[in-house]
Amino acid sequence: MALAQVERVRAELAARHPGIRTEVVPVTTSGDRWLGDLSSLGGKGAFTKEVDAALLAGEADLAVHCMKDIPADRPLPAGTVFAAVLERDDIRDALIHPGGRTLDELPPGTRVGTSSVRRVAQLAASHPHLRCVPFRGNANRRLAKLAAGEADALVLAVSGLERIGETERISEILSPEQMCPPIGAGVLALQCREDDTETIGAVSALGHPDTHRETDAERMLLHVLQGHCNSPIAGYARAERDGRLSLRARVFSPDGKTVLDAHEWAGPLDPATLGISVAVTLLRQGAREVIDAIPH
Ligand SMILES: NCc1[nH]cc(CCC(=O)O)c1CC(=O)O
Repeated sequence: MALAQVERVRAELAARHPGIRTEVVPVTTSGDRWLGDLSSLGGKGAFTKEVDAALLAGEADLAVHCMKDIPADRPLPAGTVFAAVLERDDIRDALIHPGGRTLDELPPGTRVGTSSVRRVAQLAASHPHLRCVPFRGNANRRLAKLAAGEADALVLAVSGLERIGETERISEILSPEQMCPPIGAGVLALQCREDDTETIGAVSALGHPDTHRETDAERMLLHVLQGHCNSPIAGYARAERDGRLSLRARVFSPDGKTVLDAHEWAGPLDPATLGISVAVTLLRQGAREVIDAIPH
């Protein structure tokens, strides 16, 4: 998936700057290597830390990250900036069941492979008769484990499956109502050193302003909520064609028994203020207590 993402960026850069030469610097992150519980890795940024270090060391000039994997409860690493936020892909999750069943058709006890606290909590709320089994590793690896019978079904992001060319495995695309997406779903962020005006100038035209507004609202929400690795938080902003911006967000208890929900329109508010407002609404509903009660 990461390599497909880099190729998209290279193609978009080449289309805008015909003379440009780019070179891929592959970096393996601790999140890729460690297949156990992510919370035991200590700290956030398991999928971004090593890439940020390569950027700051000058081993690379441009980092391509899934926005979803960039911690939002703190500023970007000192000395780096977002140079562009690319146009959003599909934000939805998909069910993959080798027999082609939909979520509602899965019989009790079906093993759904996912380690995502967001997916586990929502399945516990909507389909308590299913059984989630821990499943880590990149999407290709998870598909291989499914084929090997380590689970009966999987939930994966549609955008990730598109990037690795595996959308024909999808048995059902889940609506955001059924499975609220994560903050930053389906968005690639390009990050540069803040003093590298040359690279920033070259890539900034790849940015998509509406996606940037959406992710600003979403990430501010997460910043205010101050979740941790085990807190099931979901939400997505939508910029309408007429310019209006809304943000829906949900906070769950791990067992899915508590579901806090908020949906607001920005009106005259800027995206970040919308994020604050929705976060405050969730805090008023008890989000702090729900988040802090989860072991982490
Ligand atoms: N942590 C893995 C990861 N990071 C981003 C995506 C999906 C693509 C995206 O939302 O950008 C995935 C895989 C998944 O959740 O199925």
